[in-house]
Amino acid sequence: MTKLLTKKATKMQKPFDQIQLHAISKAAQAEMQDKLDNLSKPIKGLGQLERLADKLAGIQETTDLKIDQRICLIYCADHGIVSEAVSATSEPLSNVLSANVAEGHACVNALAMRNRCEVKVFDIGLAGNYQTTKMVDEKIQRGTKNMLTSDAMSRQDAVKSIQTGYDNAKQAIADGNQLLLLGEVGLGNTSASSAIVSTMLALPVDDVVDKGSDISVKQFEHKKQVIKDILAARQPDKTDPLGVLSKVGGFEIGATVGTMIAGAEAGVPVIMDGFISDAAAVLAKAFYPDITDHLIASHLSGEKGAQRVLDYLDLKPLLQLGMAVGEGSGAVVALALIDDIQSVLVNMNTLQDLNFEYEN
Ligand SMILES: O=C(O)c1ccc[n+]([C@@H]2O[C@H](COP(=O)([O-])O)[C@@H](O)[C@H]2O)c1
Ligand SMILES: Cc1cc2nc[nH]c2cc1C
Repeated sequence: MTKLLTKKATKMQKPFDQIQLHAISKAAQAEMQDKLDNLSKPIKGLGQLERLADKLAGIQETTDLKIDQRICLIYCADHGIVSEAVSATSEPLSNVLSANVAEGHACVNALAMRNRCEVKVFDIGLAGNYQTTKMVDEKIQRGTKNMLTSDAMSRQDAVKSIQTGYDNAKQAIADGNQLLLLGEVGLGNTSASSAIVSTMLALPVDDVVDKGSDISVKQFEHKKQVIKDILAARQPDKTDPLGVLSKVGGFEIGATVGTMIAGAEAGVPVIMDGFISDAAAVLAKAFYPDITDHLIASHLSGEKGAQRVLDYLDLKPLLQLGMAVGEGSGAVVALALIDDIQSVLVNMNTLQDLNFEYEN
């Protein structure tokens, strides 16, 4: 496996930009648009589904899309900040939710069953133990530290989290997967994601933060203040994305960044999920400005800051359902649209088949 980073390089501000991203094929994109325009439907009639096909063709360098083998990589970790009462529980209990995903009984599993998607679950930093052998143990630490009082993690552990996500994605690609979907479980991670987004996009906390795993109005006001206090205490520097991850991030967010890098290096499309994917993409873009060419935004998360982030990333979400589950659930739902456009490409007649010609 490629070692992304030496120990010395952890001191650098942008240590991950030595990898070459796979080139996007403009020729395959143009060919895909021709192919779509020649089908027996109004030109551009399938709207954003056609843009999706163009993007997939550019990434995969072919109009013969490869989408049969798909996997959702779900990174699970805890956040010390939950002790400040910003989440559904003030205990780091993500192990309970993660084990449910690993055992196959969570929201993402129900959706993955219907959308033919493998689910693989990783403990990247859960605080507690779990009662299942179905989770891959890659625990870096037992949760992040409370970022109100100290950095969430060391720079070395931030690197480790990115490297772990990168290695898992490389393995998934070596196993033959043609689409990588992102998912996570991590109580407290909408606070971490809000802190990252607010820092990297220089946005006021109030424009970004939302209720996450559904907290009361009173708790929501408190959460906003906690995130403001974190940013004042940690002073994350947007020109140092690794520092931002280590000061106010999470292990699952780092692993998500690493998976994005590996997919973009290999020419394998990466399907993002919700607000935590969005925050990870902002960090990944700081390392690789062109990485968004390889990312598909499955949906617009219900979290307030999501639209601002997708605008910043210049990504258009396929769906807007107000979903805020996490786990990769939105990414898996969007597979249905990828299957739809593939069916169109494979099963439709062309205009020539009908001897139909446009007059203008
Ligand atoms: O994906 C999203 O946009 C999303 C929005 C709100 C909540 N979540 C999930 O809920 C958890 C984070 O919420 P919270 O309130 O603990 O920060 C975490 O496990 C996420 O998977 C996920
Ligand atoms: C019940 C529950 C399920 C989840 N799945 C992902 N994050 C979650 C957060 C909560 C609170």
